[in-house]
Amino acid sequence: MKEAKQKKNVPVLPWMRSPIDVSLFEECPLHLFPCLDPRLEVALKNMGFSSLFPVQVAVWQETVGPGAFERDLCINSPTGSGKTLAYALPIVNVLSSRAVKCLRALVVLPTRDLALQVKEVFAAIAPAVGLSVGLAVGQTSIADEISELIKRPKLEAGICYDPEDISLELQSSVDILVATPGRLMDHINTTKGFTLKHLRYLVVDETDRLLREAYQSWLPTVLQLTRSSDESLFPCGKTILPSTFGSMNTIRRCGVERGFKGRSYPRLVKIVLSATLTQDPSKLALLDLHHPLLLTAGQRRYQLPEKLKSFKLICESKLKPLYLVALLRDLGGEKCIVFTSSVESAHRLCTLLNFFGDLQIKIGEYSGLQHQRVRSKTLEEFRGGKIQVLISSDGMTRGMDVEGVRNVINYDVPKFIKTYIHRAGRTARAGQTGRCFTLLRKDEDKRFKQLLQKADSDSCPVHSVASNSIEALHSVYVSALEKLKETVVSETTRKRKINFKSSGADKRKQEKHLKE
Ligand SMILES: Nc1ncnc2c1ncn2[C@@H]1O[C@H](COP(=O)(O)OP(=O)(O)OP(=O)(O)O)[C@@H](O)[C@H]1O
Repeated sequence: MKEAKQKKNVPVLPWMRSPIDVSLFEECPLHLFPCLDPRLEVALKNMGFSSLFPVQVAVWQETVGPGAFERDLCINSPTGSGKTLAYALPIVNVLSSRAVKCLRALVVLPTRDLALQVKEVFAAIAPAVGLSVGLAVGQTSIADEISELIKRPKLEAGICYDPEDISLELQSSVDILVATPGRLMDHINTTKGFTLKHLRYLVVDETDRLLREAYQSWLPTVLQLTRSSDESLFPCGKTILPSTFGSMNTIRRCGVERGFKGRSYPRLVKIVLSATLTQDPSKLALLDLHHPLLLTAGQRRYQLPEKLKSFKLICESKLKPLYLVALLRDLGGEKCIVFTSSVESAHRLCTLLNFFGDLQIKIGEYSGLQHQRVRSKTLEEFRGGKIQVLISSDGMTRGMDVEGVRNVINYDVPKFIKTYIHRAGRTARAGQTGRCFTLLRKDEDKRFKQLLQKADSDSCPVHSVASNSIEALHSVYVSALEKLKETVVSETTRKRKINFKSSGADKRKQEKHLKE
């Protein structure tokens, strides 16, 4: 209680008190958009976009427009409002005139699936202006990733080269890199030729999530590597003189311009975003923002998508699976994501539902318990419509953008408003309508109301399911529960065996090691 009070009293940083209100901007048709490279206009049309969303217009103003990337941007805009293109478009537009290929923009995301999603957006526009986009997420082996990211010089046969010179001439194959923190650190620490010294743009997407976890200190490392050093202020002969192959340096000089206060220039421009951006000064300080500007939609800190409708279903705990099945039947196979409070309950619920027999809905599990390969396959099938219902834990779903998700169901009530926002935000995206249903016990209702009020949402009518459809499901439920129990027992035994075998192997290894 005391801690909660203290949190409320954390002062809001002065620059956060006068944000730019994104909701005052209007959608802008592509042909009226100022300074947009015509090749990008074509690429956007090929994506099926005819205009740009308010947040995209507002960010453009502060980047390519009059703002000219002079300030770092903190963007707090609702889920599904188009934040990805809001940063991808200006970065690609501005880099379209670059002469030499090197890594100039880095986008960091907390999960692999999210990084893949963002890479797709860049890949849809960047090639139109001759830019390449890379991915560093650990989806393939590090060797494969390196060969995608780093270009080796073509060496002439018969000539003896100094290995030092060759390593200097390894070049980036990509202009823009989308990465998860772990793999990014692997490349920083071990990949020859991987350098951030030409980096001009750093995007930290899902900022609050990325700042919550240190992920091998990726942020201080990136900031350190892109900061001006004495060497770049007074470059020594080695860096001034081009090597045999003509190496290139981005020299960050200390700026004397107003507001730069001795910071290096050209500086690293930062864009940080979330639908629930943190206001915590100590967290924001980690980003070392330059003259930051906040862009936010409206006056409220937390916002739900405009066309989202929230509903609640009040039922006893033990009847929750029956209410869920009845609801899924009512939704008639529409694409839907069901959220549980943990990876274990997602697994159990998915197993149970699949024992219900003739639901005529394909249900898939999507959680951190699974191997990445399995998870990616499930997501692909969900995108393609092969699976209609995804049972998911929270960890993996931030930012996930799947077309046609009409409904979100909170099987377990979210504890925090941020969780509600990110879960509900998987529907009602890009101006579409969507519904979020929450299953509640009676005694949870009051807390849930208070939770929704934090997003200024008072409207959450009760959605009822026919009591006869609940009764009709009873006998199937009992047998499904029996099968679930058997499955849980056999899974636990299997796990124990695997653990026993692996600990035995570890012991044998240790003994062998001691003998040696
Ligand atoms: N100008 C546009 N016209 C039409 N659709 C768009 C436009 N910009 C983005 N979209 C679509 O809107 C959807 C949401 O975009 P995006 O994933 O960038 O949202 P977001 O604000 O990052 O959401 P979240 O906070 O959940 O990550 C995507 O399907 C995207 O293709």
